[in-house]
Amino acid sequence: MQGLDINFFKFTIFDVIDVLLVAALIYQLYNLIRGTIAANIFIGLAVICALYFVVRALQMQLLTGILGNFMNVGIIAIVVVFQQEIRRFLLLVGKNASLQRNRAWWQYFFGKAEVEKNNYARIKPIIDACKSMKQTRTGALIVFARIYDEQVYQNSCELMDARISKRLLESIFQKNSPLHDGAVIIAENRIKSASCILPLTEKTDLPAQFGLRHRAGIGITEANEASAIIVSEETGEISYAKQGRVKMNISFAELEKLLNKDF
Ligand SMILES: Nc1ncnc2c1ncn2[C@@H]1O[C@H](COP(=O)(O)OP(=O)(O)OP(=O)(O)O)[C@@H](O)[C@H]1O
Repeated sequence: MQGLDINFFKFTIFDVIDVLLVAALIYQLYNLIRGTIAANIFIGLAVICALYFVVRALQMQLLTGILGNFMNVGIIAIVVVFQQEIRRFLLLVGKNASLQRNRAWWQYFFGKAEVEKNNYARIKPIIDACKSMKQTRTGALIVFARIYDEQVYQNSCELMDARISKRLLESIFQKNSPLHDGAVIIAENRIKSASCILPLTEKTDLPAQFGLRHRAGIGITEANEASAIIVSEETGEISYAKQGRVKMNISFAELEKLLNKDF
């Protein structure tokens, strides 16, 4: 009987870097698909993959053969099954690279305080609109998409591409407006579209008062790089959703902090 192949355990620094990079990649991918059905498929594939490496190291020929064949077609299966997620991942990598570059340059030339001041000017109309909608009990759903993926947002939406302003946001969500039903999508510092029908979360542990607006706000952040402000028509409460989780009844100071980070 052959013993364990100890060459298997010989690591160089490059192997460590290799493993760390793969782990970071897998983590990013998992973040993108967390909360979606694709997450379960991903976990299933990861288990089979890990099992394959274990049986191969232990030289279990039969299982290695079966799982090996599965792995050979696995890469094609992954591309087919995760088509949408791979697309979003590549969009995110490209977008992040340019965003980081811009931020770094701005901070280098104008300093952190100036960047924060600029950011506040961007956020202010949104916060002012929320304050006013809270007072008038106007229901609203505003989504901040880090990447405006046309495949996700364009189908059900009314295209706008407008400058963000308090009065425009208020007009959109005003009850008599033809665009008030659905969500507004903000991306690249513009109101990209309005009246968007979003996917609803399937979570069962949400507060009883959460209806379709809250479910849509949470749903869009589960599978997309997005966050959402939900203004309740019933109570005027402001909630904030991100990565499928929701903070209820937040203050405007808190909202400002969250937007500063996410928008
Ligand atoms: N899939 C969807 N995507 C975007 N918006 C939606 C969606 N479904 C419903 N809405 C919006 O939610 C509104 C209905 O809200 P509903 O009363 O069910 O929600 P809620 O979470 O209880 O919020 P509220 O506290 O404001 O009543 C609709 O008029 C529409 O504007």
